[in-house]
Amino acid sequence: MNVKNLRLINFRNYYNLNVEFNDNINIFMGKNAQGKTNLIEALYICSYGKSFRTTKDRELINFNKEQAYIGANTKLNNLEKFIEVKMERDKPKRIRINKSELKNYKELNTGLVSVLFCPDDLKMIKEGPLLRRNFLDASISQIKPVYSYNLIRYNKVLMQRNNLLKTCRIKKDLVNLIDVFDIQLSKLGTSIIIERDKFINELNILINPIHKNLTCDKESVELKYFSNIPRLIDKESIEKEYLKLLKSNLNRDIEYGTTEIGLHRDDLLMLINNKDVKIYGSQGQQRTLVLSIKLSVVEYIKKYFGVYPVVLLDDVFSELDEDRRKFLSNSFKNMQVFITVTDAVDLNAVNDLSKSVFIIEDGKVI
Ligand SMILES: Nc1ncnc2c1ncn2[C@@H]1O[C@H](COP(=O)(O)OP(=O)(O)OP(=O)(O)O)[C@@H](O)[C@H]1O
Repeated sequence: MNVKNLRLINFRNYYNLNVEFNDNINIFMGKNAQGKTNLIEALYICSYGKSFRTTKDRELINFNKEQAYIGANTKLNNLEKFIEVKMERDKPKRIRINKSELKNYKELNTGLVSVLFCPDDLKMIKEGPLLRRNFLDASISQIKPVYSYNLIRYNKVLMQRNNLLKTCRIKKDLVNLIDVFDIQLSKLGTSIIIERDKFINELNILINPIHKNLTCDKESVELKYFSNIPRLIDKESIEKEYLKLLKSNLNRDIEYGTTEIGLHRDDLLMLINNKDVKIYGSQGQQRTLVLSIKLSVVEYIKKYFGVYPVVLLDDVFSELDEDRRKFLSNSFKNMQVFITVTDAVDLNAVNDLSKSVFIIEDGKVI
């Protein structure tokens, strides 16, 4: 999969940009605050329909303008797609693929599949379970649109159930209505849990050879899925158990006004040599693990999608030692990669690869 070109109008500090890309390595090089990450962000939006830096689309529009535009031509085997994102202040953004408007940006993964590596990835290990669940959801959604569709529906039903729980504290006769939500939650929740389980099992297979290479065979990794729903032998049994747990916890849920049981409480435990890396891992071990996880996702997408995703590396390359940079570069031989760097010395590791270097200065490629 490739991005052939990118067009930006009034996007962040770019007034008017038109740039063609290399099929292999693309380097965005420049001093701080010139617009390197803004380019990675524009590509990410073409892939995920939203930014990784902000939830407020108006921040993406140039300070002095009312509208912004991103356009990118992508190529998957012989299939070409033209992705367009139009942003207007105080209006929802509009996304089109080949001139036809998407109803939901989650359909976007048919246009451009990508994996982002950025310094904030480390938070996935250091911080709370929400970021780990977000990681699972973003990775699985890239190849299974139905997963994100089910997740959106699940969250909607969960919100309705929580609202009703609060009302039930006063109007006790409404409690029977909760059944309808419980049935939907257990059905949608079961299909999501099964996908999360499958994904984590796959990742465990893919990650170990990668991590062993990165750590000279010294460390083994295990990713463990934690859910308050037991994963039984088949879908029907999980669904039944899910429903039973929701019902048995109902009084407590009414008391607290929120649903305790369900996949919205899931977590992912990460072990290096059988020890929880969040508690015992050094900063370096945590960084390397994140790298291994992201590289496994790249391989996972290749396995299920048939082609490599586009890889976006923001502010990560310069942070790595020479060995890890070399290892990464070797992994990037057969895919299109975008890398931000501040200094040309960081580029030794990609010397042997086909590459284009774009010098970025004050919102322009010069
Ligand atoms: N909505 C906007 N309108 C105009 N300029 C913006 C907007 N949002 C951000 N900028 C500008 O973009 C620049 C930052 O760009 P970016 O984050 O891409 O920097 P960078 O080159 O990746 O820097 P670093 O190496 O420090 O990470 C800043 O000068 C900032 O003021």
